[in-house]
Amino acid sequence: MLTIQYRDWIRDVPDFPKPGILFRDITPLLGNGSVYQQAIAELAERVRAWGADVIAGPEARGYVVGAPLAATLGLGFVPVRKPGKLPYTTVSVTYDLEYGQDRLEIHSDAIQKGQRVVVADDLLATGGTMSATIELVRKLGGEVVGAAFFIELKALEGRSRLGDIPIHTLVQYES
Ligand SMILES: O=P(O)(O)OC[C@H]1O[C@H](OP(=O)(O)OP(=O)(O)O)[C@H](O)[C@@H]1O
Ligand SMILES: Nc1ncnc2[nH]cnc12
Repeated sequence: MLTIQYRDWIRDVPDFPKPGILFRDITPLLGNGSVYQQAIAELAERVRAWGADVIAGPEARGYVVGAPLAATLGLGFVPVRKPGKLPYTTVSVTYDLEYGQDRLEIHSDAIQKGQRVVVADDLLATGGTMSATIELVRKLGGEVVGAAFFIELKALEGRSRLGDIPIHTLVQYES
């Protein structure tokens, strides 16, 4: 594999979606087939050792990491969605964001008791989205065995909200 500096494929957008937020935009990375492919392959190789049965990820950017990760590993993918989007019976939780508050839902039959679940998203900031995703998985009886991200914003200390769950990230920013 070529060494790719993933950071070169992430664009910084100041003051989006609110003044004071430095948005880490992954669309340049997603837009380049070989960079995207390698990012998923690298993350998949690290995640493989966790021996997951299924991958779960939150809407929307969690899908562009979680779904290809699941397909690469030959696993199913469970979508975690914003309210009112899932058609079957759901379980839900409310959570805080770096820039607001929201609610997430999962299908009540999406995970079987005792299944080993890896949770995936594009970015770990405050950890609010991922801790809500983890709470949903646990409500269904799943065991969260790891969390995978393209990006970690270390200053926001999202790791501390994930307890002792092992974490893999491709790119870490200090702030
Ligand atoms: O660690 P946190 O502070 O929770 O922030 C990280 C979350 O924020 C973003 O999603 P967003 O809610 O902006 O939704 P989107 O994926 O639909 O853009 C990002 O994709 C993560 O899911
Ligand atoms: N700074 C940031 N950049 C991109 N996505 C985010 N989600 C939460 N904080 C973010």
